[in-house]
Amino acid sequence: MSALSPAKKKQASMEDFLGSPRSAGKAGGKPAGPPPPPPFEEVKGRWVVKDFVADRRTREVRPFRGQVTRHFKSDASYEVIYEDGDREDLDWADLWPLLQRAKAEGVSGPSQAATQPAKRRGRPAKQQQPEQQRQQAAQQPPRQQQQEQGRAAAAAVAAQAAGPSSPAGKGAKRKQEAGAGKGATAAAAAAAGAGKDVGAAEAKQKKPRAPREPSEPVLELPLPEKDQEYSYAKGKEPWRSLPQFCYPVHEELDSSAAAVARIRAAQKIFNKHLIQAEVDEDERVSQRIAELQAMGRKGAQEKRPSKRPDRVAESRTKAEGSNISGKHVVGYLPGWPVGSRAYCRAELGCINFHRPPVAGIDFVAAEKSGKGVPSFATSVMVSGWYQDDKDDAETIWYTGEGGNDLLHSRQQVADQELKRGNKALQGNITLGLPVRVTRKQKSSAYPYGACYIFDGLYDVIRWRLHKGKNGKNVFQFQLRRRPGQGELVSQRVEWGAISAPRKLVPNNRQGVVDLDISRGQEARPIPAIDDTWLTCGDNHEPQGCVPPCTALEDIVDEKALVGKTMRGVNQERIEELRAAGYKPSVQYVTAYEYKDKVADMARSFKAAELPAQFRASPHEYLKTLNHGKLPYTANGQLFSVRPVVYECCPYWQCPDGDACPYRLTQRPSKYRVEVFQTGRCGWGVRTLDTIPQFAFVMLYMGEVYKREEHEHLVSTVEEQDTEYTMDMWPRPDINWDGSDRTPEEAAVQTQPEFVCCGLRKRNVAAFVNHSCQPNLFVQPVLTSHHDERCCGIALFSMENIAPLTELTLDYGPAYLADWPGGCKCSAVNCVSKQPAAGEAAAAAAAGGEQAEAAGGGSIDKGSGEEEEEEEEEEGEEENGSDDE
Ligand SMILES: C[S@@+](CC[C@H](N)C(=O)[O-])C[C@H]1O[C@@H](n2cnc3c(N)ncnc32)[C@H](O)[C@@H]1O
Repeated sequence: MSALSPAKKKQASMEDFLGSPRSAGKAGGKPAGPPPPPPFEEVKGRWVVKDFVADRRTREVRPFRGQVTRHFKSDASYEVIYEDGDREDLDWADLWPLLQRAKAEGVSGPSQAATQPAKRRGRPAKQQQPEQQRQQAAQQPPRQQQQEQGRAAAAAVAAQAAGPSSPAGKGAKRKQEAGAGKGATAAAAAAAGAGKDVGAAEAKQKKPRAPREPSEPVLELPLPEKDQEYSYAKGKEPWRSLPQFCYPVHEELDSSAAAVARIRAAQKIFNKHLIQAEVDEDERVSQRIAELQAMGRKGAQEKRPSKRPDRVAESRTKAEGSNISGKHVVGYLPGWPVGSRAYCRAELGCINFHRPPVAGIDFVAAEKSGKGVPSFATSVMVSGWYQDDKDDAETIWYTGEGGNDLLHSRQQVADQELKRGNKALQGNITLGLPVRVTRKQKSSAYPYGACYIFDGLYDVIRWRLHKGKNGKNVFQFQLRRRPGQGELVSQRVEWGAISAPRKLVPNNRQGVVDLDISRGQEARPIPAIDDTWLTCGDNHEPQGCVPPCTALEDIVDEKALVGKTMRGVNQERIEELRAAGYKPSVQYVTAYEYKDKVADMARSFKAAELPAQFRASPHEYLKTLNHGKLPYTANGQLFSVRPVVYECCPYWQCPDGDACPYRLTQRPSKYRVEVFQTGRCGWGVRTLDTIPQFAFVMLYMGEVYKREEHEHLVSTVEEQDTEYTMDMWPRPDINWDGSDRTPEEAAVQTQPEFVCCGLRKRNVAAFVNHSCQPNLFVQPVLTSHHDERCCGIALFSMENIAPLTELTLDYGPAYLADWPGGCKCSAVNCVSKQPAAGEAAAAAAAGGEQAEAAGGGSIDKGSGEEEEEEEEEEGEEENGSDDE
């Protein structure tokens, strides 16, 4: 097993040899200039490159012990035949580093074979004489025949394992016979073929391949006994002693910054495509309805949007190479800790976590798992659809795949067979390999109706053939969660629903210091919670800063309220905080006040005017203002960050009125938040709801000043603190297409004219802390006037955010420089955790290696070709999946 990720290693070694990046060769298809004669070594009359070559099918780097047999001039590719009989055409770009290495080692001399012209790729290694072919056919069973025999052998063992009286045993036995029969037929056909015109047979065979190893494994390990528990001591699992096993097993989570960033980047791009795909689908449907109506048909009733924009998003993500590609990952997916969530199956496919779009079991087929290694599963989805599943959280009786009428009754309507995923899960028992378990939670409150939560690694410890509730035979696998993986997140999944459970409603919780810091001024109360003392006990030092906008004195004075509406308020705690020196709060600004203030400042601006030609269709005008695109989807999501968003103006008499989807930030946000003690950076803000990517979360509010006035203000106040100030101008760092501006382009924008200051008056947004891996971003918006000098400041979500996650922004380097203790965010890539420049270079090199070793695949924009190949293979695996 290689410690390095094969694909990466290949790339690294090529760069070493070529002295120029691989991409240079790729850009033009091949390295410039005519290929020099290959300096192969002559061995027994054949030319051999005695070096390493990457096998693009398995993506492994392995010693090249084969022969270069042919040179295809048309595309300068080379046919190589490995020692084990595998055949491959290598591009010149792939062969070039090998030649360089060979040359360096003093091997020289042109290959006669390699200079022979050939008409097209994919020919057999050597033109065999008919007689030779006949002999070979008689001696060596053809591939199909081998497969049949292999299947028959596996079925025989399965039959043995299942017991002769069991239906699976019978089925397997039948299969064995059939397989043997087919095998015999194939052998007979081969023998018969020997006597026929071989030339004709050759002509028929479109793409003859060099003989390969049988695709079914030669089973070296006994199949697991039915109903017997298998557990292996750590370090003694059978897979470790199988030299053929060629997958790295991630038994520890790689939570390095690079790994986390790689996953997040892929997820974000997928979600961006998802939003666009939904809009495209809606548009397509409206157009179709219009067409149908024009034809006199009731289009509206006939056409519904497809429910699979997620699949579109997945293919778009893959098409642009932004997904995580590579081999199956066994064990933890690097950068995806227990408790991680996705809101679409396709999202899990894009990060190489669980690939099949439908099937509940993701597995490595026997052909790919290494010679002699049975197929095995990497990930299973517990969706609650199989009526025979029994989920006790830490242990699960997981029903295998097949025989379920998943699309209609969801009943088990047929017996299951020992094949595909079912066989693979048996392989896990044999090999002692864990599977990733993901539970699906359904709720209309989730952005796309469901949430997939990774609950950790489970060992497959037992299998049985079970008569299910419907009287059908089902394979069942007992999964046991590995210890030490923390809390089982999906048990707390009630938090994932949009309405928080009772225990999260403030007056049922401990640690509440204020029920509503906005004093009823917001559409939803904003509680303040200090529950650090629950976990830290006496060691917790109360923070010396002002609690969030809270008039603590009000609470204490408003004794009439305590015990009534404020039943849950921890009175003792409030006294304690007061004793610890909390100061009275600042004033809270409401959206209403804020808008008034902005309107005051904007009095000199003209209210947004709707040109006469757009009176009937204000949204067409909005499109032009927003550079040809409406600002939000019908679901209230931004397409991507923009310099500024023009919203539909409240004075425009828009036909949609207050419900207009393009007046998003003019209404209260849909998501509930609370202020809480972070224990690291004072108070912070967290969400109680699932927030989808690019959703409006809150406005940043405060007093609006002209910049010079504000400078004067901060110079006069005691606390010279600029941390609550936001510039009210369009984002200087973003282009209209969402791409980043270069620093030079950004510098063109001079100084902001207006700022929003939360020093004396603020809303909850002022408690949003900084993070080096933020989940919110600032989106300037224009609503009642269209003067870009004084934009409103809206905060939008950068990604899907799970309930109880802290909401954070990137304050920018200027702020970070001033903090005495440095940044205390917990992000894996936090600037405070970054090593000094010299160390950074070394760490980067090591990080690269780590990422390779992680084997979690790579976001590789240049890997389309390899990915395609992988996809094809996946396609083969998934065909016929009827699961979930
Ligand atoms: C806008 S306030 C955020 C609310 C603040 N935590 C509080 O308790 O009032 C910004 C201040 O919070 C603190 N802060 C925010 N993020 C931080 C971080 N990542 N590391 C250290 N301090 C942080 C700094 O003191 C900063 O000046």
